[in-house]
Amino acid sequence: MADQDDTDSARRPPSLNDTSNSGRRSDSSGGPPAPRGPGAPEAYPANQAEFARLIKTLIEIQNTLKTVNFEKRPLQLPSIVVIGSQSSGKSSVLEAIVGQHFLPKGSNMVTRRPIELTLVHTPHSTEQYGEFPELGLGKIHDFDQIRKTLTDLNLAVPDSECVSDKPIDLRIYSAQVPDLKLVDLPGYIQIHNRNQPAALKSQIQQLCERYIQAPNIILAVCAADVDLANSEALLASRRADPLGLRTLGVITKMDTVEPETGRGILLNKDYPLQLGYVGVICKPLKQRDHLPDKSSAYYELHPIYQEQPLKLGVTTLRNTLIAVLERHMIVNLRDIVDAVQTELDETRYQFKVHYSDQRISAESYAMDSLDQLKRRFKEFTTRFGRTEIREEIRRMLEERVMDVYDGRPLYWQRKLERTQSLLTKSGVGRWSTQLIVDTLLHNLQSMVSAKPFSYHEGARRVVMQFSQEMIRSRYLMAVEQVENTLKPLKYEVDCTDAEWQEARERTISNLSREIDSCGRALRELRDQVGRKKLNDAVRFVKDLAQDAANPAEFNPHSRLAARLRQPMPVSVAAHFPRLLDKAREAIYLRHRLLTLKYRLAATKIRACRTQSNRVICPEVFLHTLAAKLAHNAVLFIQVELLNEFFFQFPRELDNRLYYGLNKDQIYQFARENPHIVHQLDLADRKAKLEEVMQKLVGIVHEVNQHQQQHPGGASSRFSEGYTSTGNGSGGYYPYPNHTAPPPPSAHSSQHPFTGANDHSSHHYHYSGAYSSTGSRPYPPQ
Ligand SMILES: Nc1nc2c(ncn2[C@@H]2O[C@H](COP(=O)(O)OP(=O)(O)OP(=O)(O)O)[C@@H](O)[C@H]2O)c(=O)[nH]1
Repeated sequence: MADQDDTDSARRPPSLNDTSNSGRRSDSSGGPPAPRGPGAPEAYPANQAEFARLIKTLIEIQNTLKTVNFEKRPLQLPSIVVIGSQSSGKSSVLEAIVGQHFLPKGSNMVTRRPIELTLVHTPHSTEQYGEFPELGLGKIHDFDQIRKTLTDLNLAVPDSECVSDKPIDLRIYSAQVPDLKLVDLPGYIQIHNRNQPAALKSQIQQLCERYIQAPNIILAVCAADVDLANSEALLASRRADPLGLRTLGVITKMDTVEPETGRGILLNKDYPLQLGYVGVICKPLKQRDHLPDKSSAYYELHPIYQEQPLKLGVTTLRNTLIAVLERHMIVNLRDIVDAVQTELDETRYQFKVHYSDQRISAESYAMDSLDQLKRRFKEFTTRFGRTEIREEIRRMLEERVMDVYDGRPLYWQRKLERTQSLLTKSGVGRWSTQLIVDTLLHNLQSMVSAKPFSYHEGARRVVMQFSQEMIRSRYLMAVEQVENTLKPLKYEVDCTDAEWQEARERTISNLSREIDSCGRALRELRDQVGRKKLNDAVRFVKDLAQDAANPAEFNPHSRLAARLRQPMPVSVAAHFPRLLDKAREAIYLRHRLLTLKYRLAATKIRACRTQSNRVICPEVFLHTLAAKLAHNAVLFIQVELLNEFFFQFPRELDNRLYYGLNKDQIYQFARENPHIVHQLDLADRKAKLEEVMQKLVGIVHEVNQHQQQHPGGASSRFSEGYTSTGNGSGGYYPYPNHTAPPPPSAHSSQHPFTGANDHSSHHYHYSGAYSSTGSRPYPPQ
């Protein structure tokens, strides 16, 4: 069709003027305008640029308000709703306005859902494309593809239902389109066929009726070859808009009637509409070639159309629409400002009351959360210094020394002798490093388990994962270094008297602590089982063990044999297997206690005060060794592992959880915290309303300026055509004739009419309504 249009415009006489009562220059083809190349002039004349800008801003405002759930008093910027009988030419008119073919055509009720079409004028771009925001298909440059998608969406409504009131949201971006919102609706049907539901006719009527309510502007499409008296579109529009203030008649197929008839219809005598009728021809060129009059300049060639200032052509239609829309918006501007101001004040109030005006965004929340974690980490690193790490390792090694007293008296002595190698054999570097790594990870885990990270499971996983990765990359090196540093201690351990003394005290305290805990465990066991029962069971286990140790010497006359022949004590038999376990535990504890006490006594003797008697008090020697191992290990663990980790962790945290995330991911992150969601929503709402208010201030300023430059008279485009009806909703000009407010500043939140500054944080006492102390721009209505 683009080609056809090119041909069309090529055929057009150079002096071609659209005829219209506004006298504006326009095309006369009636068909879609030809696409322009890069750098081509804008789609409309310069004197419309300010209107276009205004509408664009208002549409932006409307879209913003939609996203903030502006419920209290929805800002309804009017859409242009196209209604008409089936095949009256609705789709063709819409396509002509857009300048592209993209609507489904066919005889089988192809428009089954309302198509809400937003045209976005993009003056500085040569790109033309459509988008279905709800489908997430991205930019679609091929308009055939758009048509196909629309067809699919429409035909997805089953034949049995025929129509659905779920709208299709389509946006078209182009330098060739004005900023408009249009709605294509299923055509009125006269008679329904057998496959259609009986209620279809009224269903379509109801659907259309919903869309043609105020403030929408009705484009009542009637074919020139059908008597206007039978026009469903005019009937419906008359019901919704009895005065015809927001109904524009569009007479399609002007080529199919005699010029005399066409002129008669456009003169608008029989069914007058305030906004009048525009005649168009939207027939595809191929079909137009078969007309008696093959010229695209159809109207021009019929002098009859020149006689009266009639509205003809698609450009005239577009311009008329823009002017109507704009007037309507300006008339309602004051209401819009009021509604936004009220919402904004309330939102600010809520934000102050609930969140003390604390600014927040997803980004700031994410940053704060990371900062909290970093602070906690910093605290931990100061707590986890050299002394603490050394102590950790030393304690672990000392526990190993204590493990030697495993309760088997026959073995402990031998074990103790081998303990030096137990502490110094290779692997001690690994244990020590692993111990520190485990402690570190354990602490990290509890840091990220605290609020606010407790709300962010994914982020928690990321932190633990990258921490482990960072540790893993340095772990082997650290282990190796620690092993190397411990090697000399396998052969020679020198210690001073002071070190010996300190180790001896530590041994005494460790043994005492161990004795305490062992004694406590034994007492608990006794309390649990009962002294007598435990003693019986212990005796039984001992006998059994003795016998099992010497099976060959089993003597049928032995004490055990005699015992086994006797009935088992009732107290033992009742809970046999579990009781035996307890008895074994008791035996172990008793032996351990005995050994520990014995070793404590040995350590305390005078001979153990000096290291010359290492042999009789090996525990003290092992404690000095543990201290030395810990001392050497800590240096390398710190240098090889911790210093680097402590330095990198906060940076890695920022990289992974802030800079590495896109806006949406940060937003998702913040919304994982249920306590933040409401605050974020409110802050977002406030920011958007402030942005809207700022735009409104700009618009009102422009309008007032315009009014000052063109005071009152008929030349004022802003007041054109409006007389006071006093109801404030479309019948009177709303702007008080006062001096224009100062130009909007970027941070201004002045009320555009009163010029009152924002004192929202302290300007009213909330009681569900404004106080009357001057902050509210108008008295309540
Ligand atoms: N001669 C002539 N035919 C036209 C004109 N405009 C549209 N048509 C033809 O009329 C038929 C119906 O046009 P559409 O634009 O599909 O009408 P519609 O009202 O959208 O139809 P439905 O969606 O089915 O209700 C098509 O074959 C068009 O080519 C015109 O100005 N002149």
